[in-house]
This record gives sequence, C-alpha cells and structure tokens, in this order.
Amino acid sequence: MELKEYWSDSYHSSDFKLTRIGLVAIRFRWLVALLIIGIAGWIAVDWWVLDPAHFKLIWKMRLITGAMLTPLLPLSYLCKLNRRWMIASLYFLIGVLLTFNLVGLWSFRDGTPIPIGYIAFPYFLLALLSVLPLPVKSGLRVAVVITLCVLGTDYWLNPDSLHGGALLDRLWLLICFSLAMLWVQAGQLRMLLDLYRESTRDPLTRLMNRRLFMRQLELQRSEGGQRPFTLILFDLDRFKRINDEHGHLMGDEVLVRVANTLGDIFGPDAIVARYGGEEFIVLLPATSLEQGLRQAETLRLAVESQPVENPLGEGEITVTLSAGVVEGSHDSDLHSLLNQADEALYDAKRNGRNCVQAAA
Ligand SMILES: Nc1nc2c(ncn2[C@@H]2O[C@H](COP(=O)(O)OP(=O)(O)OP(=O)(O)O)[C@@H](O)[C@H]2O)c(=O)[nH]1
Repeated sequence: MELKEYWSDSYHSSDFKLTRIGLVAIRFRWLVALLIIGIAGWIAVDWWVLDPAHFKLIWKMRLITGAMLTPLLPLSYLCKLNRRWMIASLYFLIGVLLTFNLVGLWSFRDGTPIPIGYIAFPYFLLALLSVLPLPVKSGLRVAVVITLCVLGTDYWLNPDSLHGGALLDRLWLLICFSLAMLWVQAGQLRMLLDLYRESTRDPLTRLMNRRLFMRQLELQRSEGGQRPFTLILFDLDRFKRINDEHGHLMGDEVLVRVANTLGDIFGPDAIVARYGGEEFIVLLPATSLEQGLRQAETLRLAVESQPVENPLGEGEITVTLSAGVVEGSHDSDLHSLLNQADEALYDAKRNGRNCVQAAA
C-alpha cells in the first residue's frame, strides 16, 4: 500500500471506495446504536450519582440526544451508497454528541464537582471513532473539529481554564488521543485494502479477476453514457501444449508476460482482467468496434513478436492468441454480449487461430 493511499480516498479505485463506504456505514450504524443505548441507559447511573437539580436537566438531555441520533440508523443504509451522506452523518453525530457534552458541563458551572464521564467524553468519542477505516486526511479533519470544539467549549464555560499550562495539558491529551485514533484508522484501512486486493486480483498476473471485472463492466454499462464500448476476449493458442512440452513454470511465465504486454498496449482507461485460465478480457470505454478491432490486432502482433524465455533457461517460444471483439452500449445485455464475444473467439479458433474476429 502506497503512502498516498493512506492519506486520501481520491487515490482509491471507485470500486474500493464503494466497498470501504459500505463497511464504514455498517460500523457507523453499530456505533450509533450503541451510543443511543449507552447515552439513554446512563440515566440510571445519573439518577444514582447526581443530585436532583442536575439530574432533572441531564436525563432530558440524554433522551433528546438519543432521539436526535435515532434517524442516523435508517440513514446509514443510504450512506453506504453515497460518500457525502456518510460525511454529513458523521459530522452530525459529532455535533450532537459534543452539544450533549457541552450542556452537561454547563449544568455544572455552579461549582459542583463534574463527574469524570463529562470531562472524558471527547476523548471517549475520539476512541470510538477509531473503529471507522478512514483515510488520514478525513480522520485528521475529524480530530481538528473535535479539538477546536472542545477548546471552544472550555473557553466559553471558563476562559481561565485555558491559561498557560492548562491549555497545553488539554491540547496534549487531545493530540495523543487523535494520533491514536488516526493510527488505528489507518491500520484498518490498510487491512481492508489488502483484503480487497487479495479478493479482486489474480495472484499470478496481478490483473483484476473476473469478479471485479464483471462489476466494472456493469458500471460501464450503467454509467458510461451514450458512447459505445468494446470488449476484447482473447485466449492463448495451444496453451495446453506449452504446459505439456515446456512445463507449468513456462506456462505461468507466458501468462505473466502476456499480462505485462496488455499493460503496455492499452491505456489507463482500459480495464484489463484475467477472465479464466488462459483467457483474458479487455474493456475499452468510449471505443467503437472498428477501433477495438484495430487495438486487438495490435495486441495480437505484439504478443506474437515477443518470444517468451523459459525461466529455466531452456530457450524461448513464440506465443500467439485468438480474439473475439464485440461492441456494447448502455442498453446491452451483458450476458449476451459476453456470449457474442465468446462465439467470435470460437470462430477465430476455427479460422486457424492467431487472428482477431468481430462478433457477428
Ligand atoms: N501454467 C498454467 N496453466 C494453466 C493455468 N490456468 C489454466 N492453465 C492450463 O491452460 C490449459 C488450457 O487448455 P485448453 O483449454 O485445452 O486450450 P488450449 O490448449 O489453449 O487450446 P486452444 O484454446 O483450443 O487453442 C489447460 O491445460 C490448463 O491446465 C495457469 O494458471 N498456469
């Protein structure tokens, strides 16, 4: 995982963004549910420890806070589809909780000793938010907002409480908890990204696997607009013979070399995947059938012209491929599109292999 991927989600793929927001939404929902139960349930403790004057205000405040957080539960199902909703919900949660804390502290301005829970609440909040796998940039924003709100509250309630050492002391503690939160969040982000990559990448070629490709294809169809797109499905010729005559190690080497050639030939917009054993597939957005056929031919020539060396040093072999090309649009049925590409590939094999065939 690269450093910039820890920093911001703008460096993540759109599919991983969706996966991460889905997980954040689930954890957020649990967090809200536990906070509602905890905040309302704490009324029993307050009844035991607080004097009646304070209790009279605080139990109502607890119920109001619980009621304000409740809409976040159904909203969290929408959040998993929309990053902005997720951010708005998170800041709403922080705002409601810090307001609850402020009212609690304000009620003790008469000099009554403040229960430790009210003083520790912002630190508790920072600790709770570490369950969300946020990139450092987002976590930092949350930490700065909480720190400023806490210092602002302290200053508003008692300006003298932030003089000299007291301010440093408070700030130091807030920074320590914020750093711990960022550390845990970044660790979770890393774990999630590693798991995501393991489950969506082919371990041999590091290309995306069929599962992720199908999601990308669906996305292209639904969000790619009116312009056509092209699919190139190709299969290495007589690959079984390569395995049988030169060994599986050589077969693997051929697959890796072809995957590298794919990276060289197709631009960053192309979506390239290992579709099956020795089958690969390329999705070319905003590309007509004619352009797709030309690119498939370029690939065929490139693969044919680059012999693959045996990793055991036993000479080199020439590899060829056959390809089926099909054009799709926003109203295509993906299943039949893939079938058409497969039939075109089959025709290319029947026509003698080492050629490109357009779908009928
Ligand atoms: N080395 C290696 N071989 C694989 C891998 N995945 C699939 N294969 C082999 O790929 C071969 C595919 O053979 P076939 O489907 O008969 O096709 P082919 O020999 O390429 O023949 P045509 O497609 O008709 O040109 C099988 O022998 C599989 O064992 C892999 O990851 N590594």
